[in-house]
Amino acid sequence: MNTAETIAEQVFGPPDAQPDRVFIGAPHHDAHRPADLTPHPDKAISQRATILAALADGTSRIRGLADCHDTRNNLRALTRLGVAVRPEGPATVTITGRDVAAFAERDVDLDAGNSATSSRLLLALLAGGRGRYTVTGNASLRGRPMGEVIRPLRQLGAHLTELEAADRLPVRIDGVRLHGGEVAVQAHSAQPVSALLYAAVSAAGPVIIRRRTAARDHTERLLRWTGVQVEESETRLRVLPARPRAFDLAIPGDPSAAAFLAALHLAAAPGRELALHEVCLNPRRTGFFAAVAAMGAKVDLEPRGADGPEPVGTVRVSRTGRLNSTVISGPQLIQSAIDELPLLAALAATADGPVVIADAAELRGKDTDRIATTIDLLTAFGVRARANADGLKVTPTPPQGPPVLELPADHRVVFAAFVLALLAGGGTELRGVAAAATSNPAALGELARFARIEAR
Ligand SMILES: O=C(O)C1=C[C@@H](OP(=O)(O)O)[C@@H](O)[C@H](O)C1
Ligand SMILES: C=C(OP(=O)(O)O)C(=O)O
Repeated sequence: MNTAETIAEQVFGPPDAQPDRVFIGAPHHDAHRPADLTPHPDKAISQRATILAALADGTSRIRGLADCHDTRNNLRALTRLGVAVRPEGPATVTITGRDVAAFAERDVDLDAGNSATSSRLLLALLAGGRGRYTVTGNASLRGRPMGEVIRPLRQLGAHLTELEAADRLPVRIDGVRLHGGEVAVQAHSAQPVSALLYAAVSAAGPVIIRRRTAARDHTERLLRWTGVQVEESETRLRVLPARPRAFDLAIPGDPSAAAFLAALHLAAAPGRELALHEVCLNPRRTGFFAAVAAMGAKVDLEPRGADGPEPVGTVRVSRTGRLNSTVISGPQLIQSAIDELPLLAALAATADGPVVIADAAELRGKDTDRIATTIDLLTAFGVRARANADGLKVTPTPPQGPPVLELPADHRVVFAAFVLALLAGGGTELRGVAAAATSNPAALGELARFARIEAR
């Protein structure tokens, strides 16, 4: 029997035992570093596809799901809602959808763990259900803003009650059929828009969502691909409620995980090329590659076709000289590199002049205040960095690692720490690296392809 407690283990096996403390030693010689890699599967698409399948008309199959804490929690949540999730080989599931009105009608408490994406999508999906649900998360997630999802959902008729503080989890949902209408999202973020799209499919009439920035559009693509009409312009989406068709989807490689590998490569190997295969090339996710190209790296994106609604292909990266000074700004570029900004700040340490990241105030509302934690990280490596109101400025300084460094509980900052440790030539014990498993438990093994590492 698939209970919520065991479903993730049935799909992925037990979580790999991850060391939390690791000593980063000397980088490997050029010839011993990889020339080809395939990054971990995409977390954002894994989460969206499993939630979409839970709603779809029929049984969907999703292959190659991202095995990480966030998707494990997502599968648990769906199982608790009475959705039939069945393991079908490694990281592959079938999910039999049901009308949202037929989701568990008894009280169900859902814990999204660390994932704002899961919590926001589930809030919106269940707002249009018929049961009574509570959505919560870990301490970090309970501190993150939910108002951009709660406010427009209320405008569509949702009955939501914040149980502790305004605009924060935990939130109780008393499901009701949502009416159609027009709502606006003020943040540049993709998540409220995606969340509202899940609410729209079961609403009583068309839903129009006004937005500020065309950020990642995985949900829009998945909905259209499964037969739901979504009209889109730069600032507006219009959805006609309809039940999505069941689907068969292979999850493409995560551009964020590809960016991590590319950052390790750029930190380590002048001249040589690294090819990253089967990467999602959605242009709203590839801002890291645009930014390092603007800094003088050689980057080629080679599409090979599509996995379902997403373009997929190979990314080739190399560099011949130092990276250039640059300004990384503008809502569109920032959104398409939002999770890679700490990696870019780490690479900036060896640029030939200052690197400024602007228009990125939303970094303050991530797993940690990523402007503050990225600056603390750079400072710990002796790199000059200071915060601006909406970003940061890095003044290149050769990184020098401290003997021991305690990292914040934030996977994106852990990945940036790996890059800095490599740039520093090793010699640092990093503590708190297990947080990598939020999105990519393979990251430590990937780092070991570039430098000697020892669990402590
Ligand atoms: O929609 C998503 O799947 C995500 C959107 C981004 O958040 P914002 O939309 O809040 O910028 C990103 O930081 C997060 O990792 C995943
Ligand atoms: C912030 C992230 O995800 P979420 O917002 O889903 O917690 C992330 O993966 O960096």
